[in-house]
Amino acid sequence: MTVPPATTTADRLPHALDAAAVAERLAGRRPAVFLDYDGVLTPIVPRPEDAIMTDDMRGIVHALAGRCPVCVVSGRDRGVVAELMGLDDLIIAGSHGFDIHDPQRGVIEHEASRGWEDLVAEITRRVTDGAAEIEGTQVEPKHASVALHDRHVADADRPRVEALVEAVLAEHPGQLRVTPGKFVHEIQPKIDWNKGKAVDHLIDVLDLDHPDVVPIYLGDDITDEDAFRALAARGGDHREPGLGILVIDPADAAARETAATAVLSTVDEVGRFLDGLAR
Ligand SMILES: O=P(O)(O)OC[C@H]1O[C@H](O[C@H]2O[C@H](CO)[C@@H](O)[C@H](O)[C@H]2O)[C@H](O)[C@@H](O)[C@@H]1O
Repeated sequence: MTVPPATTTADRLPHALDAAAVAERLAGRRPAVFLDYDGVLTPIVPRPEDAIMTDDMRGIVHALAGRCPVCVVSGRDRGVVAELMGLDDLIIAGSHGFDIHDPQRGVIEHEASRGWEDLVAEITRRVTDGAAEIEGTQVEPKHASVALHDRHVADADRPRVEALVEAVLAEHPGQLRVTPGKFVHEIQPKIDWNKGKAVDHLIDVLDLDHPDVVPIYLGDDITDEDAFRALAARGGDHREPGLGILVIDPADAAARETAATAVLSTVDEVGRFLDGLAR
């Protein structure tokens, strides 16, 4: 039986910029860095299309990628995240890890790469039609899911959004799941694949499973917990686990149960942490 990694609330975790545990784990080892996008490399903003990475962060990520493996693991479509980052030479696992591409190797196939395309096309049409009736919604079609944003929906209309999501699920019994997010209902095929599985797969494909490599994952969302758990589970048999770094506002930390190892509070702190790794 696999024992799930221990979790704690984020307010009990050390800060990654001054955590001895983080520095000790990295001493004499090579990092391999996995980065979530929204809320980590850019602050959360009202409109998804406005989450453009700053020149400073672009420079830091570019410099880091010159020193160690860097992969972006995002809920966004990989083309969209590459454009928002202004970088086209990174490995990106887009659409919550379903769509993995390496500029050198091309598309990286995995056990959940295919088989759901017709279902996603159908629910994307259905959600787009349904959302057209609800003011303030925004539909984001993606490679392996459809995101229904409701940040700008009036409270009185929120039950209509919930009802649309429920209706779509009911039309495809047992075939779909809703992935949690910030003011977004992300409807995906119900397949056992997630950001954690994508990170494990990348560690194998990129040949990073070595004692002198420390995989580090930075994320903020509930979906990033799959990656934190995957890295925590890599420990054992004389092997150190990877490092999960949760980016969270300290005001929210006591309420967040997490499998991460340390925290950062802001996107600026993410920049400082990555800049430190890049030197
Ligand atoms: O896995 P990530 O790279 O963190 O992507 C998660 C979702 O991020 C985006 O939506 C969220 O950020 C937007 C911009 O700050 C914000 O307006 C929205 O309310 C948030 O839900 C993106 O649009 C989604 O597709 C991603 O799944």
